[in-house]
Formats: sequence, structure tokens, C-alpha cells
Amino acid sequence: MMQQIVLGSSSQTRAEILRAHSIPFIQRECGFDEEQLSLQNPAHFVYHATKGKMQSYLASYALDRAVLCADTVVTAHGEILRKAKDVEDARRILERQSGSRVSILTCMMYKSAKCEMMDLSATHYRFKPFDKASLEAYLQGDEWKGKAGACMVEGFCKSYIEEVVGLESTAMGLSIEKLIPFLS
Ligand SMILES: Nc1nc2c(ncn2[C@@H]2O[C@H](COP(=O)(O)OP(=O)(O)OP(=O)(O)O)[C@@H](O)[C@H]2O)c(=O)[nH]1
Repeated sequence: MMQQIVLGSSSQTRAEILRAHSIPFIQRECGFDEEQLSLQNPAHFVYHATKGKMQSYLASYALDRAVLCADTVVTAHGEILRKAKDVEDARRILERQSGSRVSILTCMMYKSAKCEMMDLSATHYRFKPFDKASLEAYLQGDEWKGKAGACMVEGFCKSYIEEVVGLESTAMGLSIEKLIPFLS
């Protein structure tokens, strides 16, 4: 029986990925504010955000269970695209990705009494131009909220994928295939 871990993240997507792989977990917030980071390099950003989340978690909780933290950003045209502030911001962020090459970077840090693991992976897409009416319909809903780049590679973006290099799980926020070997 796999040991229960702590998902140190409020992300529903990450929780769904763990559930889909039958990994027992409880979810705890880390309370780290990424807004304090002013890093332009996306890899540096997700690394320091994940490190901050892990440090914040360990300052609040004992290591009674293994803990997993992660951070994800989208980049397009050299710009880091994070979570949209409102629907206008979501429209701007998604239009930057339409018909473009987009990379989604996820950093994960896992710490247990036995081992520590850090993984930083990227998944690269080339999207066809987004259909304007479909984009507006997507923006009228709530699915884009709380998601890096307002995008859903398994949802709205899926039909526009012309090329992909990397794991879908990385693009969704948790490179699960890289984590599983470390789980007891
Ligand atoms: N469903 C889905 N979620 C995505 C996709 N891309 C990014 N996300 C989610 O977007 C969020 C990125 O924001 P983060 O700051 O890394 O994490 P968070 O959701 O704020 O949660 P914390 O770990 O508590 O900070 C995560 O929840 C990712 O799982 C995607 O293509 N599909």
C-alpha cells in the first residue's frame, strides 16, 4: 500500500492527477506568495516559487508525511503568462498563445524522510490560431480561472495542438511520471 503524501498545493488539477494515479494524499496550502518573485526567466521563476512553497510548508508542518510542492508557468513570445486577473487579462494571455509556440514549465519538489527530489520539466506546443467564437465561449465560462496561462491543454487548447514535445502532465502542472518512481 502506497504511503499517503501531502500535496502542498491548493491546485484542483494537481489533486485530480494524483487521484487518477491512485496516489493517496491530503491537501494542505503552503501559504507562499509568488507575487514577491520578480524573476523574468520562467525556469528560475518556477524553481524559486516551488522552493518558496516547500520552505513555507516545512516552516509550518513537521515532516510527518512526504510532501510535494509544484509551480507552473506558461511562456509565449518571451513573456511569462501566469494566472489571468480577469476575463480581459485571460483574453490577452490566450491571444498571445493563439497560433504560437508555447512552453509550459512545471517545477516539482518532493521531500520525505528517505529522499528529496526536484524536477523541472517543460512541454512545448505549437498551437493553431484559436477560433475567435470558441475563445469567447471559453472565456464566458470559469475553466480558465486559476490556471497558468488561462489554458487547458486537455480542454480548450487540445484541438489547436499542431505539435507537442513533452508530457501532458507537465503542462497540466504535475509531471506525475517523474514522481512515481520516488513514491514508496
Ligand atoms: N487543468 C489544467 N490546469 C492547468 C493547466 N496548466 C496549468 N494548470 C494549473 O494552473 C495552476 C498554476 O498555478 P500554480 O501557482 O502553479 O498553482 P496553484 O493552482 O496556484 O496552486 P498552489 O500550488 O497552491 O500555488 C496549477 O493549478 C496548474 O495545475 C492545464 O493545461 N490544465
